[in-house]
Amino acid sequence: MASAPASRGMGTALSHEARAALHLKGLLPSAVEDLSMQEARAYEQLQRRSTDLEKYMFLSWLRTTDRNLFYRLVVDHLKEIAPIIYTPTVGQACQEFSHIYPFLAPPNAVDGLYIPLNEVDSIDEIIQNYRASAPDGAAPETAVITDGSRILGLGDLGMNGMGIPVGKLQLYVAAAGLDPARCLPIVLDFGTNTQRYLDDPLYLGLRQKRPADAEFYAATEKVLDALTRAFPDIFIQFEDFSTDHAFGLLERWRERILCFNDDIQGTGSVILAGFISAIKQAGIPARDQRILFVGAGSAGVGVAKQLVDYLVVEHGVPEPEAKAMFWFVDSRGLITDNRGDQLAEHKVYFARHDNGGTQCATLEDTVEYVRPTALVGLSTIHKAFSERILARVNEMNPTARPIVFPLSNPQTKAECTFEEAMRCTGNRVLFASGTAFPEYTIPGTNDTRVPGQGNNMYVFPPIGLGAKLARPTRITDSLIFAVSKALSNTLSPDETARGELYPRIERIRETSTQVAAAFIHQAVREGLARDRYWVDLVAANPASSATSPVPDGSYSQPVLDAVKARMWAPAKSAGLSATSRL
Ligand SMILES: NC(=O)C1=CN([C@@H]2O[C@H](COP(=O)(O)OP(=O)(O)OC[C@H]3O[C@@H](n4cnc5c(N)ncnc54)[C@H](OP(=O)(O)O)[C@@H]3O)[C@@H](O)[C@H]2O)C=CC1
Ligand SMILES: CC(=O)C(=O)O
Ligand SMILES: [Mg+2]
Repeated sequence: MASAPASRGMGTALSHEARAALHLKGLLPSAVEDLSMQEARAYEQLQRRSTDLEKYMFLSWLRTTDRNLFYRLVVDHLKEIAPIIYTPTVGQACQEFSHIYPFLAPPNAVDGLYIPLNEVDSIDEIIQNYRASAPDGAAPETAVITDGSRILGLGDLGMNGMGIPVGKLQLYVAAAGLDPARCLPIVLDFGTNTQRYLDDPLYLGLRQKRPADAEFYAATEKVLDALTRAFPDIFIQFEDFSTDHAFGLLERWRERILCFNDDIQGTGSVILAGFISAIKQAGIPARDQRILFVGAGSAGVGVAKQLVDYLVVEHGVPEPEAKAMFWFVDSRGLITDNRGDQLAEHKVYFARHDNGGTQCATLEDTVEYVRPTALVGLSTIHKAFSERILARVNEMNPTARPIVFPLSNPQTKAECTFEEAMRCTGNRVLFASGTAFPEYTIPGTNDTRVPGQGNNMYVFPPIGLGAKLARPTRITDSLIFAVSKALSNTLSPDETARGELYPRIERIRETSTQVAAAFIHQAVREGLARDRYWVDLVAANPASSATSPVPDGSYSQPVLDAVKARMWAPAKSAGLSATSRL
C-alpha cells in the first residue's frame, strides 16, 4: 500500500507520472487538480459543518492527514479559522477532548506527548518513541507544555488540556512560519482536581487527584531535564499552568533553559503593546493613569509588572510611583496588605498599603474608591464589568478616554463585550479583549469600529521564531519589552488613523516577521544570541535603536528580509516543495 505521507497529502494533486512512480495508478480518481482546487473543496467542507466544534474536528482531521492543505487553508482564511483552532472554540474542544479524541486524527497518529505522572521515570523512552515515530523524523525546535491545570478561564481540565498546546503551535506555524514538523505539543498528565472528569467514564487522563507541590516540581524537573538533554536547542513555552505553579516554574527555569511563560510574559508583552497605543489616544499623560485590575493571577500580575517596567523605563516614573498607579481586586476584594488574610506571594508586590482602614469588598466599591482611568480584566468572571461599572468609569473620566480591556478567555468568561463597552461609554472606549468580539457599528451611522484583540497570539509566535533563529541563551525581560515596542510599531497608518490598538489579524504573518526581527536585534544587542549568522547580520546592519539604552523595537531591512526568507509556508501548488515561500 502506498503510505508515503507526501502522497497521501497530495492526493488528487499528484500528476499521472507521480502516481505511476508511487504505484498509485488506478488508486485515485482520474482528475489531476492543483492545490487551489483542493483548498476550495476543503473550505466548502469546512463551511458545511454546522457547529464550531464540528469545524474544529474537521480541521484537526485535515491537519493530521494533509498538513500542507490544512495550513494553506488556515493561512488564507486566518481571521475566520483562528477562532476555531484557537480561542474560543479550542476551549470547548478541550472540555470535550476525551469524547472527541478518536475523531481528531487517524488512529495512532502521533500528535504530541502525553506524559502521565506514573510514567515520568520512563521519560527517556517516551522521547525515544516520539523520535522514532515523529512526522518526518525531525527533531522538535518548539514545544508548548501544559499540565491542563488552568485552561483559559475554564479551570482544571486535566489531560483534556492538550488542545491548548496543539492550538498554540498551529498559530506558531500559521502566524510566524515555524516548521510544523518541528512543533511539539506536550501535556503533563498529572491528574485533575475536577471531579466531573474523574467521574466521567470516557475521561482519557490519569484518574487521580493532582500531586502535592514537591512531587509536581520533581516530576516536571525530570521531564524538562530529559527534553533539553534530547533536544538541546529546543524553545519551551509554559502554558496554562495554574498560577500557584506558573510563577514557580518560570523562576526555576528561566535562567537555565530557553523558555518563557506565555500567560505571564506573553500576555504582559501583548497588553503592554496595546496599552502603548491606548495611552497615545487617552487624552491624559501616561503617568496620570489609574489602572484597576480585576484578577490577580499569573496573567494579571504578569501584565501589571510589564506595565510598571514600561512606565519606569519609558516615562521615567520612579518605580514606587509607577507601582502606586495600580490597584488589584481578587475574589476577596481590593488587595491590601492589611485586609486580614495571608496574601499569595505573587500578590504582595501590588498590595496597597496606603488605604488607611479602607477595604473594598466589591468591584463597585473599588471603582468608587480608586476612580480608575483604565479597567483590566483577567479574572475569568463573565460580565464583571457590568453596564453600571462601565458607565461610572465613563462618567469619572469626562476628559480622558477610558481604557477597558476585558481579557479573560474564552468569550464566555470575558468581563464585558465590545458592544457593551461602546454603548456605556458613549463610544469613547479604548478597547481590547482576549477573544475577538464582532465589529460594532455606531447606531444611526456608517461608522464601524473594529475591537482590538489583546491576545498573546500576537507575540508568542514571533518570540518562538526569533528564538529558533537567533538561539538566545535565555529570554530576558528586556527582550519581552522590545517585543511589545515592536508590536506597537506594527500598526499601519490606516489602523492608527482609525484608533485601533492592534494590527488586523489578517496581517499577522507580516507583523510576526517584524516583531521577530526586532527580537533578534535585541538578542544580539544583549549578547544572548548564539547563532553566528544573526550576530554578524545584525552587526553589519544595526537597527536605529543600536545606541539607545531603551529598546525601541526597531530592526533593519536586511534582518527583516532574512527572517522572512526562513519562514515556513504551505506550498501553493503541487509542483513546489512544502517549504516554498508564500
Ligand atoms: N488575553 C490573553 O492573551 C490572556 C488571557 N488570559 C486569561 O486570563 C484569565 C486569568 O488567568 P490566570 O491569571 O492565569 O488565572 P487565575 O485563576 O490565576 O486568576 C484569576 C484571578 O481572578 C480572581 N477572581 C476570581 N473570582 C473573582 C471575582 N469574583 N472578582 C474578582 N476577582 C476574581 C482570582 O482571585 P483569587 O486570587 O482570590 O483566587 C485570581 O486572582 C483566564 O481567563 C485566561 O484565559 C490569560 C492569559 C492570556
Ligand atoms: C490566551 C491565553 O494564553 C489564555 O487565555 O490562557
Ligand atoms: Mg494561556
